[in-house]
Amino acid sequence: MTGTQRPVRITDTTLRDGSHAMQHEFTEAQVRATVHALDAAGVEVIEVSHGDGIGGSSFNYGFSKVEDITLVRAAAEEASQARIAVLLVPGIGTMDDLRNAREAGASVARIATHCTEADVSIQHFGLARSLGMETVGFLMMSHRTSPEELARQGRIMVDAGCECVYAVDSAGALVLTEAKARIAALVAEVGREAQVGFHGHQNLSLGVANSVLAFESGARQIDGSLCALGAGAGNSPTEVLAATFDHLGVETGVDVGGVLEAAEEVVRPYLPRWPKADRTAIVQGWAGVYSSFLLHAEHAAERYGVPAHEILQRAGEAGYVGGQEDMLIDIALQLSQERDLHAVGAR
Ligand SMILES: CC[C@H](O)CC(=O)C(=O)O
Ligand SMILES: [Mn+2]
Repeated sequence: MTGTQRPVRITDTTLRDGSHAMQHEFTEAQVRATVHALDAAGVEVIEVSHGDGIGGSSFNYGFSKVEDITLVRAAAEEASQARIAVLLVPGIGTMDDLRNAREAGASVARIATHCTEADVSIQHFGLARSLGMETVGFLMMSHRTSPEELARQGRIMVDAGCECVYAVDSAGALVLTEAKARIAALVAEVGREAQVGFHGHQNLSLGVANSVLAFESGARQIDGSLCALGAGAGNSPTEVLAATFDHLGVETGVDVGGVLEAAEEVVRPYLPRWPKADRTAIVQGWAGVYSSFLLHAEHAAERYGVPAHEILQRAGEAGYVGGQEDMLIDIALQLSQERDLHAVGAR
């Protein structure tokens, strides 16, 4: 089994999940400075991609300022010990995107699917392994299925060549025992052949607590972002994870002072806004809405003059998943029509 030999390996996703919060506008200089600081602080895996994975730059998801491949290459040049990971969502990114990322220096492939659709990842794990990459499976929106079903999906990924299966709390909706149960089920199903990981979001401010419980339930890989830079209320902050695991005596190999400095001196100056659990983000956790819908909902809200949190609430009720960003515009339009009808009725 490959993966980490440490009790916990922190994968930093500032330069991938943070891309959502940056509206995919990372510059090469920002990527280089962030990788340099994370690498010096001992972070072993750094993810770099468009927020929706390599190949995500598009009208639907938002265009990247700088091409993925340019950023991956810059990250790989900058890292001395860290490995560069890319995220790929089958159907958004292609097999060629993965080949190009490998050629640019990425050595970890994280293949992401909806939590009940692991079967679409099979050929991508095959390709990643044949390219000599470490493989990670990302089961997104894992609150939307039971621990038992999540474990069955993890089994599909592992049988396809995945070396670590993540329970991904895309909506920041899992509350403590719910996160624990999913990790425990995955460990029971695949733990002899593969590692298990956890990716948290802070919409209900539980990313770090869920990560500690995930570790206690057998997870060995945990995701974080500097300054929490990520979709929704952001991810579990890497610097808080490092300090918390250090406090618990759990070795991560990360220098706490180093990631505190990286957060404060490198990332904070370029933050468009500090990710936080405000009303809109809390509704995402509460209603179980994909975190990356936040800015799409805010833009639709501004355009149609309706509240973003109401758009997200309805997206949660409708059960929309990644790829259905355009439905937020539909909801906004519907809310504005309802408002106009209400105003006419009130006259
Ligand atoms: C595919 C994009 C998405 O942001 C992946 C992820 O980080 C999540 O589902 O939380
Ligand atoms: Mn995420």
